[in-house]
Amino acid sequence: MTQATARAHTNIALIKYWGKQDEQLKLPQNNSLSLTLDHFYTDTTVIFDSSIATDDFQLDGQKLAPQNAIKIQQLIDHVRQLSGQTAHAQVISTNHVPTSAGLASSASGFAALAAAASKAAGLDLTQRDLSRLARRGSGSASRSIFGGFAEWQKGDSDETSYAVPIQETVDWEIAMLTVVVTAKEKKISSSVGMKRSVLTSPYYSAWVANATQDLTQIKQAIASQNFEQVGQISERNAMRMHALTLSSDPSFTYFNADSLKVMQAVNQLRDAGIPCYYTMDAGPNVKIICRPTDAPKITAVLSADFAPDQLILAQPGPGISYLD
Ligand SMILES: O=C(O)C[C@@](O)(CF)CCOP(=O)(O)OP(=O)(O)O
Repeated sequence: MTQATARAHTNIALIKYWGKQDEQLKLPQNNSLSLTLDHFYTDTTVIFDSSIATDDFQLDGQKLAPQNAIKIQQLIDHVRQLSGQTAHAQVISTNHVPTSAGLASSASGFAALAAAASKAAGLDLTQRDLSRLARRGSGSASRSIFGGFAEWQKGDSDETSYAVPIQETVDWEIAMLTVVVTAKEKKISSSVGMKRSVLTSPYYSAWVANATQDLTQIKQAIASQNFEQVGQISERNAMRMHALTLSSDPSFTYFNADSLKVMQAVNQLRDAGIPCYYTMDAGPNVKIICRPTDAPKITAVLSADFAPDQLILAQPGPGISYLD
């Protein structure tokens, strides 16, 4: 019996991944860039044990039904193929996200799984190969191997599509205040949503061209620690991603009334001289990019409409680590 435990933190994309060039290998259409956060993480233990009769997957204390574990099964099978390990696996994952958060991220989950499974199987993967393996679970998981700012280079094959660190130790003032407007599961998953956008939005090719420019600009802004530039580019890029959902056929959006309320509040705060910007992913929760020192003022304004446990401040977080 061999086992390993890994911890991976979730990441929020500032330049979004929204569309694949290859569904099966999860190769994206454009490079993306994210910030790994300290507050939300997943701990995963993988045990390869020849005495167990089948693979067994548990998430937050609940046994996962096979139909909900297809991607986990595929990743474990791939690790067995890579390592020659033949024993069945027990996977025990715990998402450390605020209970009501609805932020249980596939990014931290599949990054932790890739790290724990490969180590338990006796593989000693480079960070690049770990990122490639995590990408097979969920594209955004490829970025959670690294702390701070990371860029997922799209590549054009399994071997060339992986994340690289841009600035693993972020020693300048940037934070993310997540406004949890709901913890309900989203109806349209990011996988399904992005596929519809690629196939039906008339703006998709413009998205790829613009996101590529955004990425070049944001890397310069990060290098010069230009907070306002990072915020402006992130907000612009996120809204262009959500324009793809609205312009898909049939149209769909992840915004709800509370999302728009938060976005309005951010605009008012900015007009009042507080530099803050919003980004959103495949759900209605809003992430506000702000300076840590401004978070109390922003929280005070939002507390008129949201309870304290819906307002979660996170700072830049670390990359993958092993707990045993
Ligand atoms: O994180 C980002 O770049 C932007 C998003 O979060 C949505 F806004 C996409 C995440 O997609 P993911 O769940 O990784 O899709 P998969 O590869 O189909 O599993």
